[in-house]
Amino acid sequence: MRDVLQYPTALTIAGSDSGGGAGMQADLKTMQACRTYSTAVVVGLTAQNTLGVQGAYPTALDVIDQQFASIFADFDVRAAKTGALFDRDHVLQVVENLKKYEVTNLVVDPVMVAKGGAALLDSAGIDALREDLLPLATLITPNLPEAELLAEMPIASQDDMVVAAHKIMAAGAKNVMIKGGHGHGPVVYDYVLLADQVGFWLTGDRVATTSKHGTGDTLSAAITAYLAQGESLSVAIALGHQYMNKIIGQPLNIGHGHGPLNQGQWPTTIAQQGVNHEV
Ligand SMILES: Nc1ncnc2c1ncn2[C@@H]1O[C@H](COP(=O)(O)OP(=O)(O)OP(=O)(O)O)[C@@H](O)[C@H]1O
Ligand SMILES: Cc1ncc(CO)c(N)n1
Repeated sequence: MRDVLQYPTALTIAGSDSGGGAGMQADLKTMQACRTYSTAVVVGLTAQNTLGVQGAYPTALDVIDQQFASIFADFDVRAAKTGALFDRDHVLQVVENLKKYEVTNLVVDPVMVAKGGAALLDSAGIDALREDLLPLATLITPNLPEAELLAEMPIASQDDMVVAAHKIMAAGAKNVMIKGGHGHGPVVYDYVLLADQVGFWLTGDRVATTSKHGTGDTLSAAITAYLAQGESLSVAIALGHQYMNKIIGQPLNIGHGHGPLNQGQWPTTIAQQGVNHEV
């Protein structure tokens, strides 16, 4: 008899962060920690560290197609997420492939700007994301500045977050989670609005830390991992949020700027990973 871990397969469609803390690197580490195997479509490369983004180089469009073809020829992808998509052409190329391979359980993290202020999606790309990608998403997870752009309104209060979530839903999103990390005060409020119009708040103590590089990537990757495992959307969101709350207070002391998280601290024992016994 041997122990076999049964991991479902997910997919991250995102940009590479050479600094290892955000983007695809954060996604892969998170998926692994959350007991899910992840394949990866690299939409672009960034030369990046904890201080900022020094260069961004989108992948050739036909290479996007090739990566999707290789993945879907072999893997049973149960859930997927998108991260940095750079520009309109890359958004549309990804959309075409998502449709072609009938990808379900799609989490769209509408990454627009890196922590240091560098753009990771241009303005035509934002329009394409809203018009063409948003309708395919099971869940969209904007942070406060991204939600302001998608809802076309300023957000200065929790009431505004609720209104913005409804506006983003009216724009075509099935389910919306607005993250409150960019807000102020001792508590971080994330607002979730589900397709059936049920809305709820997820809260956590605001941790005073500069190690927040890749928090949004990490949260959306955790939710995607739990969707791949067959959890319902509301349970996947709750588990992803629980995971974030756990790891944000225990970062790694690495780099000279916005440091990385330590995605690998959950679950801590093999017993928690649900070992299946096979003869
Ligand atoms: N200081 C903090 N303390 C506790 N939780 C936080 C803090 N900052 C963010 N979070 C949590 O982290 C998750 C990501 O939120 P955030 O608003 O930082 O995303 P983001 O801006 O998209 O991240 P990034 O751009 O770095 O990828 C949310 O669940 C949020 O509640
Ligand atoms: C490649 C990449 N994707 C996403 C983010 C946002 O965290 C980043 N900084 N870099």
